[in-house]
Amino acid sequence: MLAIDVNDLRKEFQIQKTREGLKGAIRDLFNREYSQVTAVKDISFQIKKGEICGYIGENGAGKSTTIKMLTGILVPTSGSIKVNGYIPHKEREAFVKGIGVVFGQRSQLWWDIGVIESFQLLKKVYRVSEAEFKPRLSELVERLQLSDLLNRPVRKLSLGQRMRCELAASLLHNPQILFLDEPTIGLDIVVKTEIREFLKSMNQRFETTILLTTHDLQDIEALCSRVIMLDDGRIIYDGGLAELKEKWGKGKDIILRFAEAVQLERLQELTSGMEVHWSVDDEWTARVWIPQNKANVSEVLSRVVGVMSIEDIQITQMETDDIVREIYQSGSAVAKPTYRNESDSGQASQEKEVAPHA
Ligand SMILES: Nc1ncnc2c1ncn2[C@@H]1O[C@H](COP(=O)(O)OP(=O)(O)OP(=O)(O)O)[C@@H](O)[C@H]1O
Repeated sequence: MLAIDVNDLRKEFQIQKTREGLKGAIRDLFNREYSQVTAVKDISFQIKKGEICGYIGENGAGKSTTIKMLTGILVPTSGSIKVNGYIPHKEREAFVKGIGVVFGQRSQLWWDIGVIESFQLLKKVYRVSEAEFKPRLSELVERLQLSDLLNRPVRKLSLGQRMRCELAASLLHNPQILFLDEPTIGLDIVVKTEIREFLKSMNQRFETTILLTTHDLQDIEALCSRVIMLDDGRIIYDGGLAELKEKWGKGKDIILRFAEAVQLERLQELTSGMEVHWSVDDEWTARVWIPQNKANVSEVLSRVVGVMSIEDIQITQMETDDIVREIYQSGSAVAKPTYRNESDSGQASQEKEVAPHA
């Protein structure tokens, strides 16, 4: 069964242009000018029940906008969405009972009241019976180590403590699908690891489907068997993490430390005609990325070694972070989309958002 079914999904934002100065402000009052940003451009993907899928992309790629449409917070411009069989923005009441949402940057808990009181309110919002609520809460309290936090107001919690409470809050009604938007942002490595372990076990025990946006590729490594990669509102990769590494991870990254100061242009000049990519870490250190089948390590080194004196050489295989960076830099796994004439700077959106459990 499909947990999430998205077809030709598109989201355009109308944004109001603001003209400069008093004259501009007055003109704006009478004659508003709008421009358009297309955040999500006709994307399609399907996610099966029980899958954990990473949804990644650079800033502004359209990840949050997609999650907001999938959770019914925003209405799509066109295309279709079915989540758990429901159309999120239309069948809200039935729909929200089956989903949990965590926005790392925004709290669903009430700031000034005790955590447990927020949980009680959410129990009412989701109409969870006492019989279901009690065991569920005690399990979440135990698994996420919340017992000391329950009576504290949310504003007094550290970020890591709050995030553990947010996760519990999103799971109180035992949703089949969990949407996580940057759940580990700003957390230290210990809390990140705890949260990853917790999500993995939830997924294994309850077959909870998880769609996760993150900039932390360790989250992806730890949790996701599949990744969907977005660039400028379009999907540029959808497949297994292993295949992504297989396809793109072939090549070598060499770090060279020179005995003298080095310049990027000089290195590029030495390897001119070769398909390699140089970058400079500091005055004495440079790195070169050599894609497989494009050049080989000894060829690149031989061009440099005879000319410059080198103190140290380190050769590494690509990690997931590097692979993703490489894909972004090269445009995409498929064709690079062309930018339409759209801009969003200094402009106010007309869009209204609905709270997930409103
Ligand atoms: N309410 C809005 N009104 C106007 N434009 C918006 C609105 N929300 C998002 N956008 C624009 O849509 C594009 C995609 O934004 P979105 O927040 O979905 O990206 P993202 O991939 O989540 O980025 P990040 O990693 O920075 O959170 C951006 O150009 C953004 O400025």
